[in-house]
This record gives sequence, C-alpha cells and structure tokens, in this order.
Amino acid sequence: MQQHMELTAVRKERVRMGQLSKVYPDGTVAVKDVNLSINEGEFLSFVGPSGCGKSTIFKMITGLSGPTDGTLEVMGTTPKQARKQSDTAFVFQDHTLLPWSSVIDNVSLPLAIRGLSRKERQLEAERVLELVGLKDYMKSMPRQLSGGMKMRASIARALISKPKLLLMDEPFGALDEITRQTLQLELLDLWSQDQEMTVLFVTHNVFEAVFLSTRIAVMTPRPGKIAAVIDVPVPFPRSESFRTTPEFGQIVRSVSDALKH
Ligand SMILES: Nc1ncnc2c1ncn2[C@@H]1O[C@H](COP(=O)(O)OP(=O)(O)OP(=O)(O)O)[C@@H](O)[C@H]1O
Repeated sequence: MQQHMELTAVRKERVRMGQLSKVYPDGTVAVKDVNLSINEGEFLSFVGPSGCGKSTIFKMITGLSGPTDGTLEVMGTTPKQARKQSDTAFVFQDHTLLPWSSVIDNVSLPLAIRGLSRKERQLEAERVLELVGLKDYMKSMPRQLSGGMKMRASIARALISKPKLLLMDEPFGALDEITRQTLQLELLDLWSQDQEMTVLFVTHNVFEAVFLSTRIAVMTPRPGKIAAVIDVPVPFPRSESFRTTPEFGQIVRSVSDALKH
C-alpha cells in the first residue's frame, strides 16, 4: 500500500486535463481552464460547492460529454477510446442496480455486455463479491439489501472489469455516517489490493476527502476552476485513528480554507 504513495511520482499518467473547459449549449460555463494531471495509483478527490462542475468533469472523462475547449487525455488516448477499452468504470450515489436482477446478475452485467460466457461471468462475479463481502448474498435481489450492501454491490460491478480508472461520484452521500465510514475503510482496502488502479472521487464532505485521498482538488464555485490542489502526505494503510490526529485536522482546515477563497 505504501507503494501507492511512493511510486506516484514515477508512474504513468492516467488523466491529463489542459485548459479544459465546458460551456453547455444554453451558455452555462460549467468548467473553466482546468489543468490537472493524475497518475496511476493515485486517489484524487474533487471537493467543491454544489454546481461547480465536478460531475461535468466526470462526464468528460468518461466520454459522455465532450469538452468545448482545451484538451483531455484518458489512459493516453481519447476518453471515448478509454471507455471502449473498458479501462474506466463508474460508481454513482444512486446504486443503479437493476431491481429485477439478482445481485450476481447485476454484478456480472458488464461482462455479459462484453459477451463472456456464463461460467466466466460467474467466476469473476464470485471473486468481486467475495472482495466486497457479499458472496453470501449473490442470489439476493437488490430490494433485500441494505443501503450499504447495495453500494458494495455497485462497487463490485465496477471492479469486475478490472478498471485502471475508477470514477466515484458521491458514492457514499446517501448512507448514514457509520456505514459511510465503514465503506471508506473498505474502499481503501480494495484500492490497496490493486497498485495500478487510480480512483477519482467526488464528495462534498471534506473529512471524507482527507481520510481517503492522496491529493484533493478544491474547486471554486461556478464556473468551476481549480482553486488549490492539496496533498495528503499520510501513509497507507490509514486506520480510524487517523481521523483524530492533529495532522488530519490541519489538512481539513487547509481544504476548508481553500474552499472559502
Ligand atoms: N446539460 C446541462 N445543460 C446546461 N447546464 C448544465 C447541464 N448539466 C449541468 N449544467 C450546469 O453546469 C453546472 C455544473 O454542473 P455539475 O453537475 O457538473 O456540478 P456539480 O459540481 O457536480 O454539482 P453537484 O455537487 O450539485 O452535483 C451547474 O450550474 C449545472 O446547473
């Protein structure tokens, strides 16, 4: 896990944004001149006020929406090409599980779309369900799961493609605080098991960003620009006790101050 921090400087670039801007057809300037380079193995969080363009940046990285100015490279290629190569996967606040399909069928859906055989899908789905602690619930239907379990299933579905870039847009926003903190630890554990995986994470919660991230991009109110990029130079694995250290408090203050400017 330590390697995640130490090798970041010499690792491959996963995302490069150069003067990236997005103006919607109605004239809304959602993102303005964002410059940011994100490397393999990083855990980078975007924090900013509502409407500052965080989701718009994610939509551009996934190729669902094109920039109106500037450049954007994902895995050294275009966002659309990276998506075609299954290099990127997403997790949203809304778990987006299909209500009429079992947990295992939901989780293996990306492999079904890619045409893998039933046996291959089953094996891979069992592997990721084991990772997120849901193997005993693979035959359950989504309605039988708690909010935290539904989110674990969503994370398993994202991980099944072995993405090099995992985008998470407020994934724990709808969960209670205890479940949220448990899932934060579990997410760090999953990330630590894949030295190559880069996580991009959107949250409104400064404490969550500091606990999870190697770096935090603080955004300004619309039009979204990057106000500051703050390092969290605290080694992994991080435990619950990190939340009560003076260092944690100092970084929370730096991020909060940057949000005010
Ligand atoms: N399709 C669209 N057409 C016009 N304006 C849009 C569109 N999508 C988003 N916007 C606007 O662009 C701005 C940025 O939106 P975006 O959803 O990226 O912000 P956000 O930071 O993710 O917000 P939140 O934290 O509330 O989810 C907002 O003012 C929003 O109203």
